[in-house]
Amino acid sequence: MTKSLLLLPGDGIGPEVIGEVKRLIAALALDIAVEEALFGGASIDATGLPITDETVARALAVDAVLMGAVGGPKWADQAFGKRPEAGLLRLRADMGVYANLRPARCFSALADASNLKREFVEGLDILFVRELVGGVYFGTPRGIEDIGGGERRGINTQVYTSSEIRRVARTAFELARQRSNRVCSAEKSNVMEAGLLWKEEVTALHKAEYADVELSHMLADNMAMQLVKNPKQFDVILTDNLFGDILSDEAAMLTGSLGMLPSAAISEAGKPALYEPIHGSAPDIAGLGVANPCAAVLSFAMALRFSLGDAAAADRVEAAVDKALTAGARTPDIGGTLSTEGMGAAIIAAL
Ligand SMILES: NC(=O)C1=CN([C@@H]2O[C@H](COP(=O)(O)OP(=O)(O)OC[C@H]3O[C@@H](n4cnc5c(N)ncnc54)[C@H](O)[C@@H]3O)[C@@H](O)[C@H]2O)C=CC1
Ligand SMILES: CC(C)CC(=O)C(=O)O
Ligand SMILES: [Mg+2]
Repeated sequence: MTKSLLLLPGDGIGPEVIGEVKRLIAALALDIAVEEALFGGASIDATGLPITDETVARALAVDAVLMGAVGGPKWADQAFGKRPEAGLLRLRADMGVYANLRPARCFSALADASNLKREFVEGLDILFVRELVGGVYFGTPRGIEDIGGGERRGINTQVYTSSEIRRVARTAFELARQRSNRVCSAEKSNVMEAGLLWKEEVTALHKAEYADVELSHMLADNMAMQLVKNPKQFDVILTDNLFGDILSDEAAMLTGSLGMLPSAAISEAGKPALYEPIHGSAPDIAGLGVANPCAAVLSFAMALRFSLGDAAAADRVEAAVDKALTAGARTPDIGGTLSTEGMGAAIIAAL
């Protein structure tokens, strides 16, 4: 049966990088039903909402959703619930995609594009498993309140339940078994109750069902440092929503650029998954036609493999990115002069 893909280009460089995915889909002549909807600021401008009920319903009805990015200065003064980013949080929550897989792999052609020396990043292959629908981005109470005397208080709540921790930890252990069989779990169990619960639940699940997997724990601040000191010590990194967001952006620079890192957000088998480059809408370069489309293209490859039933096409796309980079194709963020379209064309030429 023909598989279906919903594209949500979004804002800023989102439509630019998703444009290269569209060209790629046409070049591959894939048997996929592709549809598209407004998302983020583009949806606010058209409907007043960062995502409509109709778009959420469409996302739940397809096999895979691929988004570009949302947000930008134009919508930064909106109330929190009405911002583009709130649309993304709602989409993730409504799709229930609790496990966000963010592979940080360094293509050998890019080992010199990282700020770290080649020996530290060449062959790097880390898989972040980030909890995506809980934690401080979703916890209540939240808000900004007047507390008198000209003072205000900003509140966000870090909250996790045992089952929320266990289900994402299970994903990390299962994926580790298909790789180097090592999981390092990051939290702040020294100062946060939610971090202590995280560590206890991960440890208990490991003991009960995954004793064959090597498990270690690391405080998240130390991990931020270790990722720069000796990044190749890590295989699978399991962490919560906030720390995963920050640490994966850090790891992106080990691979050369934020424009290189794809992601897949998944839940149970058979349910639609959400694919997205890990970068944002990059207002500083939006409209210039220089954004790196590799993260979006590699996210599409993950969609082909995990949701669209075409692992062969996924292999082809990933090999084409590798080949294009090896031949010297580069956008400015990785030391070249190609435009977004030029990079997309180089990938298509390498198919
Ligand atoms: N998933 C999403 O839709 C996300 C949205 N955002 C939103 O994006 C907006 C901008 O946030 P920033 O903090 O600036 O983060 P950002 O990820 O958009 O950009 C950070 C830096 O990386 C560069 N960069 C990002 N992607 C790139 C690419 N593909 N090629 C070349 N360079 C790239 C940008 O030019 C910028 O200098 C905000 O409104 C933020 O909330 C941020 C992160 C994720
Ligand atoms: C809701 C997003 C804007 C947060 C983020 O930066 C991310 O998920 O990578
Ligand atoms: Mg982020």
